Amino acid sequence: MTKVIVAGAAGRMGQRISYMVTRNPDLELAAAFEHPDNPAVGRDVGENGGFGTTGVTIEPGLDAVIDKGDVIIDFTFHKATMGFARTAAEHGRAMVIGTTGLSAEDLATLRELAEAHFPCVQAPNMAVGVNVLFKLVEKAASILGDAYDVEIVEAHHRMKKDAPSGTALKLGEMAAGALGRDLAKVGVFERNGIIGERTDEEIGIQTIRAGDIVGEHTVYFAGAGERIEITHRAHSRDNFARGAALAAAWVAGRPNGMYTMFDVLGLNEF
Ligand SMILES: NC(=O)C1=CN([C@@H]2O[C@H](COP(=O)(O)OP(=O)(O)OC[C@H]3O[C@@H](n4cnc5c(N)ncnc54)[C@H](OP(=O)(O)O)[C@@H]3O)[C@@H](O)[C@H]2O)C=CC1
Ligand SMILES: O=C(O)C1=N[C@H](C(=O)O)C[C@H](O)C1
Repeated sequence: MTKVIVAGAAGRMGQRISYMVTRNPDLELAAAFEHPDNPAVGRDVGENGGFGTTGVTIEPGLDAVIDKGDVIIDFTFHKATMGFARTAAEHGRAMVIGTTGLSAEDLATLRELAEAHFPCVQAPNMAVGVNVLFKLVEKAASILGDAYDVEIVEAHHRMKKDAPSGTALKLGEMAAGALGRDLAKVGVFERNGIIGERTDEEIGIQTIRAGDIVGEHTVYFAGAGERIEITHRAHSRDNFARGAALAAAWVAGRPNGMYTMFDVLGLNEF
């Protein structure tokens, strides 16, 4: 049985991940923690999340609970995540990281830490459907080639702090990779004013923030006289949370290094 520590356990995702860990027969919810100033500190994680008494109290910070578990599941904020990764490295704990907004430098540091000290599953979206969407977009881009314009639109709730979503960036990277382009060079993240005609190689990524939208992503492949739109809509946060629990059960005991949900779900061969 793998013992799980849930970071940010009072957050939107932290609550649902804590619940999914209690539902997974391979996992034990060993500990939960929050930012020390969070009002949920000291409360039972299940009572706080509305899924019953668990006997696990939300503690003030990772140091208070690091000895209690094997795997840390982190869906918090990019600055916090990097601190948790350093603590995981010191103590040799596995990690599952769903937090988005990590910079290229953060990701390089994370890779160095993981390769030396712990196994880590990191993915901007842990829902099965979105990981299949990544593969579909890669395949569609490689079949359609340069004759079709690629545009991505994502929509999320008004509380989301980073833009565009980590998922939209990954979709852009999958399409760019299949077309032999570099998203860092061809990504267009805003259009306003007299911007001139669209270039052939650009990949547009546009953001909507409104209300309580859980998460929606559409990729357009638009050519002369026709277009394909491929959409994923999340109906609740439970698919992300279930994926995170699956990843925690999968990563425990793996060799040190970085893994993705393609590894967890067996999608690398597709
Ligand atoms: N990979 C995936 O499948 C998915 C990824 N995400 C990503 O997960 C992240 C969290 O999203 P969401 O749950 O909506 O955000 P929330 O803001 O609801 O939750 C984040 C939680 O982390 C806590 N936190 C922040 N800093 C620390 C810290 N230093 N120590 C302990 N706890 C901390 C926050 O506490 P406080 O409020 O006190 O700061 C908050 O409770 C985002 O980056 C989002 O993009 C979301 C859904 C799916
Ligand atoms: O913040 C969210 O809510 C979500 N964030 C992830 C992202 O940035 O891609 C995944 C999901 O769409 C929900």
